[in-house]
Amino acid sequence: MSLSSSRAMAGTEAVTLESLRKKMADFARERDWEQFHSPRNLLLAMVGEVGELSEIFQWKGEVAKGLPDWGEDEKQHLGEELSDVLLYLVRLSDMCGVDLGKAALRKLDLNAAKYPVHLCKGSSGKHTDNPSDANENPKSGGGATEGL
Ligand SMILES: Nc1ccn([C@H]2C[C@H](O)[C@@H](COP(=O)(O)OP(=O)(O)OP(=O)(O)O)O2)c(=O)n1
Repeated sequence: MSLSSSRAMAGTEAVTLESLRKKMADFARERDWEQFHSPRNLLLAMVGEVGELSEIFQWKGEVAKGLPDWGEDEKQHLGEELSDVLLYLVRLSDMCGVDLGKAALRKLDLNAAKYPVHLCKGSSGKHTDNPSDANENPKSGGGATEGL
């Protein structure tokens, strides 16, 4: 048995976006489901799964981080719905020709530039509330530093 397949069986295989992308591609090809995995179908499927994910939290009110009061079954169900959203997102990105990992890293950089720590620390305001964005949103009162 190869090292990678024994790792996979032991559940210690590194999970990367690329490994998920490949597994979803295999999953679709083996079932002749590529015909159904159009961008629009995948987007709608993903939104449906977001709905299923939301149902888990529906009517519960705010829940503590780490979900200390949830049972194992509930947490497992949550993991399944989170995974459905992720898997459809990965497949959608692939079918749109977007390198999701690269795009996400670039977006993180954009976010960091838009929300500089010195302006945003401890504040959850939109970037348009930042003093440096005043020209974009001249009527906005306050700022990211408001309340500090
Ligand atoms: N045409 C399809 C159908 C399913 N899947 C995969 C991706 C999701 O991870 C999962 C979704 O399966 P279901 O549509 O059966 O949804 P659930 O697993 O949420 O089941 P249910 O809706 O019965 O709760 O299967 C897929 O790739 N392409």
